[in-house]
Amino acid sequence: MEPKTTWLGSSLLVPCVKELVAQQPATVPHRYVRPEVHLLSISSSSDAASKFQVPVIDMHRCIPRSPWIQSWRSCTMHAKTGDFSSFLVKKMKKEIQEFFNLPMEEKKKYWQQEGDMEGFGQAFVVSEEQKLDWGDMFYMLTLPARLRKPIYCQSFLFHSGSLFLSLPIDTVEAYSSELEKLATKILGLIAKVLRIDPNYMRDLFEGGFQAMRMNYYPPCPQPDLVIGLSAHSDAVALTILLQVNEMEGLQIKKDGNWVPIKPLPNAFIINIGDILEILTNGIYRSIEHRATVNSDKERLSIATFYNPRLDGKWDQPQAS
Ligand SMILES: O=C(O)CCC(=O)C(=O)O
Ligand SMILES: [Fe+2]
Repeated sequence: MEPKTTWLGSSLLVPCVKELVAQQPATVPHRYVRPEVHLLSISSSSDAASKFQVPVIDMHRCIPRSPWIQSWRSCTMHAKTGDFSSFLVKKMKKEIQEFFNLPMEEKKKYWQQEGDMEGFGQAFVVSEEQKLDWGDMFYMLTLPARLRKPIYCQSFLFHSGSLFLSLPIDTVEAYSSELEKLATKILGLIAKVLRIDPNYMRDLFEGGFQAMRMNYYPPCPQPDLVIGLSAHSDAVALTILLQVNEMEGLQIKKDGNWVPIKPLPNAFIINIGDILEILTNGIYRSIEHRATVNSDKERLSIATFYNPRLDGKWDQPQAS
């Protein structure tokens, strides 16, 4: 028999949570119930949460070696979008909202295939007993372009209808390429701070591997019993996260507690992932994070993951 290829993160098929919520359940089905996850949460109205600030990097003023780059090292940061087109971000947000609002019959066309992780569904579900997250996700590979599956990329083109015609280029493609530039800039700055020859970083990441995960967290009748996205660190170099409708929900693990991150307008969240922690020998630390949900309003986010090129090699660079 042919050996089966299974992608890391691939998943068993799971129900669509948005559909479940459409039936207006008063309580949450048992597969989603896990109140223990909230034990170490710090409420967003607490003093501790209001004092906690994520470093903010203004991309307009982004000059190498400045002290605030040093202070990023351990975690998540906000990057103000600088000259990143706010029109493009708005457009992307709209596309994603429309996409999750498609009727179920349409969404089914993009449902995950067994053993794959692209398409609609969830990630890392490996048994029928496993507890589930209160959210739907859509995952697709975006770079290098040869890895794109037309069925997923075109789904955005196809459904954005007349709106799309007003824009000469594919929104997702433009967004993907702008975020690649942003990631490259940040990685270049990190190389400078660490006094690594920028060519090492460039050679490793030029033509890098990029994927996007669109997360949709519907409102939940019992939000304190569920989690929108289980705790994890991203197994990538950098994640650029867009909080689409500026609802709170993202939390990071800080000194053993879960601290809420308030969305900042016109800013991305930049998460250090596991690969960057490895590349920098732990100087930049990957951040554990998760997403909570609420009873009032849906929440959407787009995580764009950036990785070295698939055939990239990293010979331990000497400090210059
Ligand atoms: O929705 C969020 O805020 C977090 C998303 C995330 O961590 C991910 O997709 O890896
Ligand atoms: Fe993540």
